[in-house]
Amino acid sequence: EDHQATFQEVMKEASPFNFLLTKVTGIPAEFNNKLSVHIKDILSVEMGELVESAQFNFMHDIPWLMEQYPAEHRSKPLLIVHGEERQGKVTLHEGAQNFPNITMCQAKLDMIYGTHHSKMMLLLYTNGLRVVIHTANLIEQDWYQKTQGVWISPLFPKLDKSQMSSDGITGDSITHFKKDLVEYLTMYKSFSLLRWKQHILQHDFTSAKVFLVASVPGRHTGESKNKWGHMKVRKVLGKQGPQASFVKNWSVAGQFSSVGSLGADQSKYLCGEWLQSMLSAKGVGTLYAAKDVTIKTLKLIFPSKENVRTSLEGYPAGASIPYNIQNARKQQYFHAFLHKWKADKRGRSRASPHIKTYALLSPDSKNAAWFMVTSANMSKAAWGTLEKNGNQLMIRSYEIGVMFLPEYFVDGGEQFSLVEDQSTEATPYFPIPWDVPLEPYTKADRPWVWDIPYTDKPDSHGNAWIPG
Ligand SMILES: O=C(O)c1ccc(Nc2c(-c3ccccc3O)nc3cnccn23)cc1C(=O)O
Repeated sequence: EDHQATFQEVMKEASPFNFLLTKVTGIPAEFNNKLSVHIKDILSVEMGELVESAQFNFMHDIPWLMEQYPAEHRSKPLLIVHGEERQGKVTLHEGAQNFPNITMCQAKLDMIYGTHHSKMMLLLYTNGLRVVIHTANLIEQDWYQKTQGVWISPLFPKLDKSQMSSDGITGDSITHFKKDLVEYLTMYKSFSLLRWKQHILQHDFTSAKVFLVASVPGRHTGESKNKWGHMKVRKVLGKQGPQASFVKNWSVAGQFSSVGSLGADQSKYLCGEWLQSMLSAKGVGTLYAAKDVTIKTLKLIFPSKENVRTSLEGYPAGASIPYNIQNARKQQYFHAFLHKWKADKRGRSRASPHIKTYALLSPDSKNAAWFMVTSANMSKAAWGTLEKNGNQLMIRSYEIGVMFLPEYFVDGGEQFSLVEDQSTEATPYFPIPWDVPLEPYTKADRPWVWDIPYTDKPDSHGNAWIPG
């Protein structure tokens, strides 16, 4: 349909998962009318009359961001939560100096090489509070021609005083989303976030059906070891995930836009630690012996050089896919698991992916036992790495995402259908961004690497790529 869907229509269609993609300039209108939003839609007065907001991100172009708020909201208090230090911090503050309503919060980065990667909006309205967890930087190019993911919470109404309790958390959901979000904010140890913690405590989150999956920098031990990163995933799936017998031969799909150093061979981190968490399930562990893992069990989606070259942005899309040649050379085994970026169903095969998503897929890829959208790329910094004989989880960066489990959306639900016309009441359709079945790299395909030149074939704008 070519008519411009109103935001209310989009949100109605998005229910109950509320998982949308950002609008893309240059693709047919129908693909921007279906489960798609622009930042101006998220900040529009249709969402509610704003009182104040907080914008957690890695990159903030503050003058551009202010333009995305409707005029009547541009004077409302805005908290910018970032990880900039030194010159980056100076530049960021310069961008904010003309806006008296802006307060800055610098997230402490105690672990070297860590980043404040979390992308989240907290929106306090006169009639409630909304949480938006997404994957886009607050810069124009991230909302122009890329594939980005956005989870928009239901409107959480204010608790009335009688429902408030002095200790503990009232108004939480069975997924403990409110408690986990409060704990995440507490880890910043920031006065300006104390205020937002209060706002959250005063609202009713019982309608939150997703699990929070977040990372905070540090060396987490004891109970905290399972609160963050891939160990949170292991805990949630082990307790509330699919029955191990049901997902015996299912595969983990991982889709991301950057890759860290994963170690000399797959059995150490990728398949030995990270995959073991993603394959966790209820009942007898579905843990695979790391050395036996093949592309049958682990399907990774990462843009190929051709994906980037032929994308709407051309090679410059690669400036947001920072996979370096030094790491690529050291982990050739990783390339054996790779699949192309392909999203014909959503009209986004040429909209370079900056979204990060993970799922457990049935052998025929027609169903999923869970789905996750997050800021976390395929890196130890983001998901954490076990130390001290598995007693400590070391994480370098802040990350945040949400996980969807079928039984929290449909009573007794065991799986989502990924094929719209094969969905049923018991197996609802989940709008994943990429096409299934996945398409493996050909022998000729290479993963995109951002710090080497490409002069053999021009990109969609006729240009070569010659990095700095
Ligand atoms: O989401 C993503 O895929 C993503 C991945 C990596 C990333 N890091 C990053 C950094 C950097 C700075 C300081 C310490 C570590 C760093 O990695 N410098 C750049 C420059 N250009 C693009 C990315 N850069 C940022 C994002 C993101 O867009 O948030």
